[in-house]
Amino acid sequence: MRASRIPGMTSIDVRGLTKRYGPRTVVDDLSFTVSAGQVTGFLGPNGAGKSTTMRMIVGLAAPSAGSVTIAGRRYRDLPVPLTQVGALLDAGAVHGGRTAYHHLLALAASNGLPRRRVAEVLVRTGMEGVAGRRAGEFSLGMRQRLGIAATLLGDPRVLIFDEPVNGLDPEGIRWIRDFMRSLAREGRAVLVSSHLMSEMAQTADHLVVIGRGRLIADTGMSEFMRANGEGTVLVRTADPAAFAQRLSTAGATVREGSESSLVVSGMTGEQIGKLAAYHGVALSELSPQRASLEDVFMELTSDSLDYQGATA
Ligand SMILES: Nc1ncnc2c1ncn2[C@@H]1O[C@H](COP(=O)(O)OP(=O)(O)OP(=O)(O)O)[C@@H](O)[C@H]1O
Repeated sequence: MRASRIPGMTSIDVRGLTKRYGPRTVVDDLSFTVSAGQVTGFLGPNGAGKSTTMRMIVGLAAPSAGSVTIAGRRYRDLPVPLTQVGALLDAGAVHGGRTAYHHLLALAASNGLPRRRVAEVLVRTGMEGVAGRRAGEFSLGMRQRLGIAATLLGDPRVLIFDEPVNGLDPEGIRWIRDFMRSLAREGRAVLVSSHLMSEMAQTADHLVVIGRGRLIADTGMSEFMRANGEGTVLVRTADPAAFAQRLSTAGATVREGSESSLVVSGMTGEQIGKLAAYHGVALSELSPQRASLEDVFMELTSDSLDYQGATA
């Protein structure tokens, strides 16, 4: 018993979780929590053990050691699991010959969920118009939506998505990103995996980074940004030399970017904007450079990539 843990606040609790396949330890003493009302990004290079961890959370693989609980209970002790946790682990796993409606209806029926939920989740995911079409005819984006609709059938407080934007076009990516944010706003806990930092930067509130099955970072997104991604801000203005002088005087480090832009570090975009306003300088661009986050992630996980290369 942990007296400090407030019931309902921590939705997934992973403790010392370990998975061995023969001599290989693919998840190694992993501990982290996933909180309600947040999108938690689960990041790691390919093969880091994200899918295996997610499979253990929902009881599809047995831990070699350690434990996972959802709202304080092990998955197998949940009376109607779909009402507690929805998981999209493999979007391809849809019966192609069934219509979207019948796919969802079969799932609802086999889990003892009311029929009306089918119509509700179809509306929620914007799929009413295609409910009568066979899933086999769907684009990847629509199959993903159908998979997400299925996770919502039991109206669970905890949602788990494994690489949901993989292979989607920008519109599909944006839809999923917005959808996850809206689920978190409703107070649900959302755990979403990715091997790309850039996908998380705009989606996640919290980050859990793993490599070689081990925890590398467990941190708030903004904290992570401040510590690692502070990087640079790209600035464009009619007289870059004069503004560069102002920036340097204010304590920033400035270098010349492409096409007469300025690459500024040591000041936030907001501070630069205020400085420009103070001196009456018009800026035509002021953009924080997030690319460095991807670099930080690569740097963080480079050991695990080396390991992968060596064993491949
Ligand atoms: N059933 C299994 N038997 C043996 N090894 C397995 C099994 N399932 C996964 N692995 C191995 O465990 C490691 C972690 O795989 P996992 O799929 O969890 O990683 P991941 O981080 O989700 O990566 P990806 O994004 O590529 O799926 C991989 O090296 C994989 O080959």
